[in-house]
Amino acid sequence: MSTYAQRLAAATTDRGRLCVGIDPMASVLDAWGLDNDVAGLEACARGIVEQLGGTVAVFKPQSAFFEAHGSAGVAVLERVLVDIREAGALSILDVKRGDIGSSMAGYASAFLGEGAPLWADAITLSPYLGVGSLSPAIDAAVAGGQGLYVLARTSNPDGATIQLAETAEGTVAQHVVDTAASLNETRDNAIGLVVGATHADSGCRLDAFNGSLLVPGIGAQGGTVESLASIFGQALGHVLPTASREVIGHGAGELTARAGRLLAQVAVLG
Ligand SMILES: O=C(O)c1cc(=O)[nH]c(=O)n1[C@@H]1O[C@H](COP(=O)(O)O)[C@@H](O)[C@H]1O
Repeated sequence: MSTYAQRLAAATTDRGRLCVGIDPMASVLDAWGLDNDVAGLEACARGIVEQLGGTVAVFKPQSAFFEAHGSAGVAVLERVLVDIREAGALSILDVKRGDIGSSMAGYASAFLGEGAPLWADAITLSPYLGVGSLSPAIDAAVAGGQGLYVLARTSNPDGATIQLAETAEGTVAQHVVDTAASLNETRDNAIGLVVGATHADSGCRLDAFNGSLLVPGIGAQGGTVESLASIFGQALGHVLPTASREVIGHGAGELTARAGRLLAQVAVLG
């Protein structure tokens, strides 16, 4: 069985280091000339994978915009995750779950382990009930060859109050970074971190981090691919930039050109 880190390395070497976010919100559907209903959701989300599934390494469906349509929307999400797999790309399901251990085990069975109804190559997690509370998901991900992305320093301006709060050992975000790095030593580097591209200084020491860094905030939130080298320094090699509205928010006709432009920019990073 391959690990997530191995599949990610193979996919990004082959196709370039870009993750396209699938956030089929009302404004995106509107730009595509689609109604904000389940049929529109399906046409947009599956259309993105149909057009880009053979060239982009990773897709990140945002669960919120599927859940917004109830069970029919979640059924579309299940289908999209299968489409991504069949296209030979990787999926990061953006669900940002985090709860006490017993509930975390429930979430793990939804997303992690072969046969999970919403199986994805990786999922996003929130550590604010304590990194230790994520153990059931970490164990399930490692056992299933899947990955996790734990929020460290998010792209939104409100995150700083909590994430940069000082503890006896440094900031909360640094605690998340260091704990994930230490867990990774015996867990196939399955644990990645989310660090936004919107802060000139992330406030985190990432040089020794050994997993993948999912970097949102490019495009619609003001971050740029050009700024990644100065934000991430020596950790740049671990960065997986992700953009959603920048790529998918301007209609189906713009998709390929916009993804191609970002891929070309990312390629310059080396
Ligand atoms: O985990 C994420 O992907 C995430 C973390 C973060 O700090 N900021 C952030 O924007 N995201 C997600 O990344 C996507 C950003 O979308 P765009 O701003 O359209 O590229 C959304 O689905 C957000 O939920």
